[in-house]
Amino acid sequence: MTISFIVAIDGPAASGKGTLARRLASTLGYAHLDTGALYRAVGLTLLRAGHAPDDARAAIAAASALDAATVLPLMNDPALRQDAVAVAASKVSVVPEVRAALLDFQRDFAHRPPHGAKGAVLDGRDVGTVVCPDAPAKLYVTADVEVRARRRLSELRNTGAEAIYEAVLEDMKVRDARDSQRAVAPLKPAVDAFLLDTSMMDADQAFVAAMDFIRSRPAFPDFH
Ligand SMILES: Nc1ncnc2c1ncn2[C@@H]1O[C@H](COP(=O)(O)OP(=O)(O)OP(=O)(O)O)[C@@H](O)[C@H]1O
Ligand SMILES: Nc1ccn([C@@H]2O[C@H](COP(=O)(O)O)[C@@H](O)[C@H]2O)c(=O)n1
Repeated sequence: MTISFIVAIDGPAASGKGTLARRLASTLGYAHLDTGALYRAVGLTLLRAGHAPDDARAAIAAASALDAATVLPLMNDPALRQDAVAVAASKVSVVPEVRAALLDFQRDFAHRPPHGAKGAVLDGRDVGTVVCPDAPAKLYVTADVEVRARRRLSELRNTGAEAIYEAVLEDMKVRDARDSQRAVAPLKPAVDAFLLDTSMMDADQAFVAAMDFIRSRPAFPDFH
């Protein structure tokens, strides 16, 4: 059966979309896919094989080789969360063939979620615009770049990594620019996305606002 209960969440790095997506999925009983992890998996594969992250040929080969069997074990690899891997992911993601190679996996997950889940929540940069343009609930989660850099800084320090605010802020600005200025599937809100600026919200407030929006969508009859 093809599923149409799809929640598409996009937004820049450290806006809180992953935190929100996981909580929504768990509350709604939906499956969750962090689409950024797919691009990180391609970036990590390149780095581990000794390729430069901007080696487009190697990136296309790595993306084409990814399938559920190879990508799912990588999803829980802590190395996926490293900053160098985020930068590599951002570089491989500008290559149109890499994006094309990852598209079917994402669409299949959205429309046929695993374990018989009745719906799916996907978060990333182009879920509402390209991967699932017909999703009945789209959110664009954002926050001021300084707020996002502070969130990422405390996240990094909590893992024991040494991190400097100015460097994290600069990296985030560079990644935002690359993600939003690329030619294919740039980061931007879908025209019909609900804009959720979490600069002045904690994660609980963001969750309540997102649930209110989803409840307001006629395509989600369970919640009326
Ligand atoms: N509304 C919020 N207020 C404060 N902190 C938050 C909020 N939402 C998430 N966080 C924290 O900010 C950090 C980044 O959140 P999260 O990983 O959800 O962002 P993201 O948008 O998925 O980032 P990325 O795209 O880089 O994976 C985490 O440490 C998370 O606990
Ligand atoms: N749908 C997506 C998701 C991610 N990317 C790229 O991957 C990078 C890492 O993503 P995170 O969400 O894990 O931070 C991100 O900076 C994007 O370049 C993408 O292009 N499309």
